[in-house]
Amino acid sequence: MNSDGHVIEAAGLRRGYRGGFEAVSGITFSVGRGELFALLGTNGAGKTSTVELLEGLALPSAGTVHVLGRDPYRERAAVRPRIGVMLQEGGFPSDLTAAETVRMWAGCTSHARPAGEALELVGLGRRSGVRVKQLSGGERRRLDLALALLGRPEVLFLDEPTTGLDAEGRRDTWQLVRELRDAGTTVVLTTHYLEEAESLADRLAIMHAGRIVATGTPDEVTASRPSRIRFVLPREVPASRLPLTLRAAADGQRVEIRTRELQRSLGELLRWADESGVRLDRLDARSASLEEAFLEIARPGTDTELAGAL
Ligand SMILES: Nc1ncnc2c1ncn2[C@@H]1O[C@H](COP(=O)(O)OP(=O)(O)OP(=O)(O)O)[C@@H](O)[C@H]1O
Repeated sequence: MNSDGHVIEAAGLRRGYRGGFEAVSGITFSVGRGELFALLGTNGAGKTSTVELLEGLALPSAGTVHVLGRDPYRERAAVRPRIGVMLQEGGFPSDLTAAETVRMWAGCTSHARPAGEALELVGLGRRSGVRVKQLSGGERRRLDLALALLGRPEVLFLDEPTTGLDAEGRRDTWQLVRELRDAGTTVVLTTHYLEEAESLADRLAIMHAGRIVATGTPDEVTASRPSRIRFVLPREVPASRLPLTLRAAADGQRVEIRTRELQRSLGELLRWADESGVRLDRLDARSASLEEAFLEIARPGTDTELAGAL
């Protein structure tokens, strides 16, 4: 860890693949101790390519990365025992039971938790004697997580940890991840579930085409997006009668107002409607969500300049 308390520091990170394609195009970010940092992005945005650099599985083509103050690739022997990695595909021998799988991994892990404890942590205590091939997809994800937690890691990398889990399994995993974070574990999470990032992350970064295009707390990322008010005007009231300050995009009688001051705009609209005796049908006012911020970035044709305005 450096003197600023950052457990992970990436600066100007690039990763090119053979053939010249650059999947990570110069990204800079840091993660503090005990922080839960989520990396979001469209398919192919470069999340896995980035996380592999942090895990020391590959060398960047440019830039630097430090995990716990060291180079995770060149100083792998020092870094590896202190990190836990949950990959997208575990790939276990399918004839071993869950407990045998954990014990096999424990043999390669320093200061490993007892197998039973690791399985209990992820809610697989009662499934310890079941062969991996007989576990459900969601149970296999939990086994992946048990292996990542085996060495009591200081930094935990979770690559789409809840894919394939049902709603209850997802909530249980979120609770466990929160408990680990509260106990001081630094967590880097990649996910496709915006709700997961919104609910878990202290800070997040949205990647698009190899770059970070928005970063901050979930509130900061969404606060920069406008809120929306929608309603339908009665047939006899044209949208041109709306006050000028409510710059409205109208499609016939359907009106959508985008505003950065939801309370003020809504107040003004309601006063106008009241004074003019106009009934606003299907009135709906909502703050921007992380999903909206994300969709704006992911929309085809969006370039990083637009997204960079987030
Ligand atoms: N070994 C490789 N050789 C060449 N290109 C690759 C290689 N691995 C990944 N890529 C490309 O790099 C880009 C980023 O891939 P990456 O897996 O990092 O994205 P991601 O954000 O994790 O995507 P997803 O959400 O789909 O998992 C993609 O266009 C992918 O096709």
